[in-house]
Amino acid sequence: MIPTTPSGSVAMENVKQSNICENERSAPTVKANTIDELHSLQRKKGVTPTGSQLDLFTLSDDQRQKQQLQSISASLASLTRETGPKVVKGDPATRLETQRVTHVPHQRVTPTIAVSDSALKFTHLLYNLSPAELYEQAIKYEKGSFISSNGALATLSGAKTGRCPRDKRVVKDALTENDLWWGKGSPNIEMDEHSFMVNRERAVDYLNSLDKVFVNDQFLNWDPENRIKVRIVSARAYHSLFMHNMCIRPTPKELENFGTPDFTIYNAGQFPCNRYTHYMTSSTSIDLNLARKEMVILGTQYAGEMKKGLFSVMHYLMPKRKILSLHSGCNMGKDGDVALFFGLSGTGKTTLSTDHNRYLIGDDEHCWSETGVSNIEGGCYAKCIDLSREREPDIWNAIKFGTVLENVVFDEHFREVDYADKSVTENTRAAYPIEYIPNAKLPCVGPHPKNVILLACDAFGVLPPVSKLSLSQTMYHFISGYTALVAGTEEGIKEPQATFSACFGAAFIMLHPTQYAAMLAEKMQNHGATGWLVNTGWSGGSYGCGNRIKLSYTRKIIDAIHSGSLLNAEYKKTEIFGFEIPTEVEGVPSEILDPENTWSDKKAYKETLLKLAGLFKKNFETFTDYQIGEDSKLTEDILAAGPIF
Ligand SMILES: Nc1ncnc2c1ncn2[C@@H]1O[C@H](COP(=O)(O)OP(=O)(O)O)[C@@H](O)[C@H]1O
Ligand SMILES: C=C(OP(=O)(O)O)C(=O)O
Ligand SMILES: [Ca+2]
Ligand SMILES: [Mn+2]
Repeated sequence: MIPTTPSGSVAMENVKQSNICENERSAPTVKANTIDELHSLQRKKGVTPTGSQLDLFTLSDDQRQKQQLQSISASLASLTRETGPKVVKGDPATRLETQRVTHVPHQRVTPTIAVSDSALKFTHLLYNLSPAELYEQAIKYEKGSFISSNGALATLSGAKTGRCPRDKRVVKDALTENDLWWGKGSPNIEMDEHSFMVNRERAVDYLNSLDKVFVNDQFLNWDPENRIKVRIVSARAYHSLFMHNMCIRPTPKELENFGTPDFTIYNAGQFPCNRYTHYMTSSTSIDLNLARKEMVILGTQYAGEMKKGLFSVMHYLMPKRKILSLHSGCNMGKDGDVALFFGLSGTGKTTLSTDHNRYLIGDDEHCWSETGVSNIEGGCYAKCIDLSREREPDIWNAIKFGTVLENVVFDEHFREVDYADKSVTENTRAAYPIEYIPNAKLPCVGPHPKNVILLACDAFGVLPPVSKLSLSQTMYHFISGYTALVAGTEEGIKEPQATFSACFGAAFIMLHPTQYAAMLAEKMQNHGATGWLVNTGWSGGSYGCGNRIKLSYTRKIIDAIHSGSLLNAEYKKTEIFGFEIPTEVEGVPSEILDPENTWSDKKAYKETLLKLAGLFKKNFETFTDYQIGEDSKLTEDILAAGPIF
């Protein structure tokens, strides 16, 4: 009988003695005596993330590690109980004896002090895991996670496949009562501190009830002087990978010295809020507490909620430092000319800022300071519906290993994504690190913008494909924030729906729109930037009759803006809106430049134009009471820059 090792495998010596072919005999043998040892050889000890390999710690690192664990324990601590769970780093499935337990007694003053059962359990921290590790976590533990044939991680966001602006609440307290924009038109739905704490406790208890939580420590804003440290505590590898891609990724050195975050998100999205909690109107609540520097997410797993939630925070923090936060894409030409692309969702910020001939600074969230522009994020979040390699090659190629693909449909066997399939949602998305775009500008900063492009997807088909704007027209349209999308996928609905969203981002602004508008006007004036309105929507009739303007034409228009050739073109003025429209743009059929030409029914065109002008006027009524800037001059100019009929 051949002796075996305790694990049952054939012992090495005996294999050597057995009669096997020469090749195999001379083949190198592994330097391991057991399968476990072999597996431990497979994973080379790395340098990041801090703390996932605890046996790596040198003594001097020990103290810092302990502090970091304490900081995370404090993040997870319940405020009403003396003790939270014991916190340990690493995956519970591969827990090593050497992994240490930190039990941090809670230090803040609390209403009731009691030990809870959660104090007796472990919560494992999966701290700044790498994409590969997060893939494994997602595939092993999260239903609906798959590797698609392009290498991206396909995930499902659950019942919610878009943001829930009606469930976004902000704590109204002494600090925010006067600072923030409240009331009609404002995105800030109020809640009180107590209800926030109820939801916070709910989220923290939920997270602490789990075996493991994901913690991301990352940065926002590429401007080193105004960088914000954020911590995201979440329950899903999908959320952790999403934020890994979307926020700025710290280097190992930066992570070592991370310290205490400036802002923390508790994402307990799988767990609902309690409808009996005051202010709650559904099972979803996204709660922002500026004083506590915390956000709590309950009842939605849509990852975009975290990204846009932090954007709201920046819309509060940055203006305080005299920095303008912008819901815009941003790119830069070879000569350093920077363009901003403002627009509501679906108008083309991501698509048009991702331009093979220009450097990408960012696709969605920026700051404009005294020194120039900086991206807030470290990644892009592109729509994937009907994505094609031909039309959007850079986005197509960015969908690869590391990218999160949300809610897409793929073929069961080959895992090939069908970008035309809307079975889960029309809002399918890809989140990838910005360096996945070959001509990304790293670090993502640039000089002062030369062109400010306002994008509107006008489903009425009456806005010209491009108009040159005066400064007051730019401000009028910036404050209006117009787009019109088709009503939806429901049959029979032919009428486009106009949306007005102040500063092209009413869902994210925290102060009154006129405050951002005044800053934009001042910056554009100081730096001599030109404003443009580009209609990426319908031409030749409203939705149902006309067609969406070809992306290739829009790109030609944008090229002409960047090159400066459009600035010096020949212009004529339109009636009602008073837009300056060019008579020619290279590569674009001249007849489409004036929308009136493209409508066969001229009467219908005029009626639709007047209808839209009326909607603009009505929307602007809310703003007529506010002064913009130092004196009333700008305010008067802006009011006069709207449609006249
Ligand atoms: N003429 C056009 N200009 C810009 N985008 C267009 C145009 N025609 C179709 N599209 C499509 O519209 C969508 C624009 O969305 P996106 O760039 O993600 O907008 P945003 O980033 O502003 O939310 C993309 O799916 C793009 O392919
Ligand atoms: C993520 C979003 O951005 P956008 O649609 O502008 O790309 C969003 O609005 O939820
Ligand atoms: Ca957006
Ligand atoms: Mn976008």
